[in-house]
Amino acid sequence: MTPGARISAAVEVLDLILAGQPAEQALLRWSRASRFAGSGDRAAVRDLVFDALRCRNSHAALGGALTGRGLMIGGLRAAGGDPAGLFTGEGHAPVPLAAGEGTGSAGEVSDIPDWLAPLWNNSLGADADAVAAALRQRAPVWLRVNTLKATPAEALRALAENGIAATPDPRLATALRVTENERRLSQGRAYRDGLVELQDLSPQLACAALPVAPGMRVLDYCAGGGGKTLAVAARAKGLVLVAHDADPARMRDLPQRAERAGVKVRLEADPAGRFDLVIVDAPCSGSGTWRRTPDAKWRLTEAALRDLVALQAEILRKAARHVPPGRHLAYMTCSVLDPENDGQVTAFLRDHPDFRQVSRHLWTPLDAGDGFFLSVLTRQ
Ligand SMILES: C[S@@+](CC[C@H](N)C(=O)[O-])C[C@H]1O[C@@H](n2cnc3c(N)ncnc32)[C@H](O)[C@@H]1O
Repeated sequence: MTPGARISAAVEVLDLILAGQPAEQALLRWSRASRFAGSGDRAAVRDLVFDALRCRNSHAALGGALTGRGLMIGGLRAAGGDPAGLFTGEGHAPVPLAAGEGTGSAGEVSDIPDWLAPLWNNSLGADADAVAAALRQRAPVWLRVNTLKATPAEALRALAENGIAATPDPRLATALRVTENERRLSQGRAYRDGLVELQDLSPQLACAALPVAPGMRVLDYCAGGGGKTLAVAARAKGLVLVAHDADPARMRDLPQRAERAGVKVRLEADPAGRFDLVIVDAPCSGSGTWRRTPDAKWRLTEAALRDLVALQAEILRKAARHVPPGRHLAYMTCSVLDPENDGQVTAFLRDHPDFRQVSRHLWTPLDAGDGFFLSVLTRQ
């Protein structure tokens, strides 16, 4: 596909998304209908679409319309290019610009939804603008070295066999930032043999901060694909790991992932008993990860956020029953919004006076990874 044809494809996909289709679904639909597109084309169209969604409001303002075409015109202008060079109407390129089309200005336009702006500013304080700006950029790819199978040096050597370059983070030697050839990951030995897992830096830092000791019984109450279960598994020997999720289908890949990582995990639909550590990686707005899922930023509504906060409170209440005195409850979200984080913890502590917070941390994209919140509570 020519660069112009890729722009036309992105326009088509963006129009589907603006009409309400989730981004992944719209991309899949385009892909299925476009057998002529090679893997490089698919990746390029995906990048164009996601770049546009990260900057939806400002690019629409620059491009003069909140349409796929307006977003593409605005994106090209934001990058310092001249859209007329690609909007030629030749081959499969979009039709040329009409007189006066795409001459708008982004001025002070924000890429945080209007309804959310006050809450965003309250939650992030002095960092609010910088974090909003960071969400306009692509997210880096991070790997976690599975120390059950490899040292960071061994993992780096295995990655290099496929030309994948990565650098350890100064805060956590087992967190590797991929700097070259990330798209080759799934083909390589390092990933296939479980030497590394795909995991963002912030959840890695959060899991490294959990109170874990050999032989402990750990319940991952919202286990999903098991990212946190596997990260905790690598922290100490002889752990008894139990994974639960209200939607067991979300844990479908966990047995295979655990086997690849060399970890034993018991999946339980109805966990019973008490644990030394209960992890609640709660369903949330995902506002800390909007660089990766930018359409979620525009789909979130005030009502949906309220429902999520209520669900998180209910999950915390249920999970707390599995924590005996002297043991820990770790509450996590990949959100930077206060009602899902400190607000949630404050409400929990008000209703559960036998718990107290022992540590708390909010990471934002300014720390290099995604936005992520951790509060470690203990029962007295
Ligand atoms: C943020 S995701 C978990 C991601 C996972 N821990 C990981 O690292 O891959 C939240 C999970 O909570 C689950 N969930 C939603 N409601 C729940 C509930 N009432 N009890 C337990 N899990 C629930 C969802 O199905 C979803 O898999």
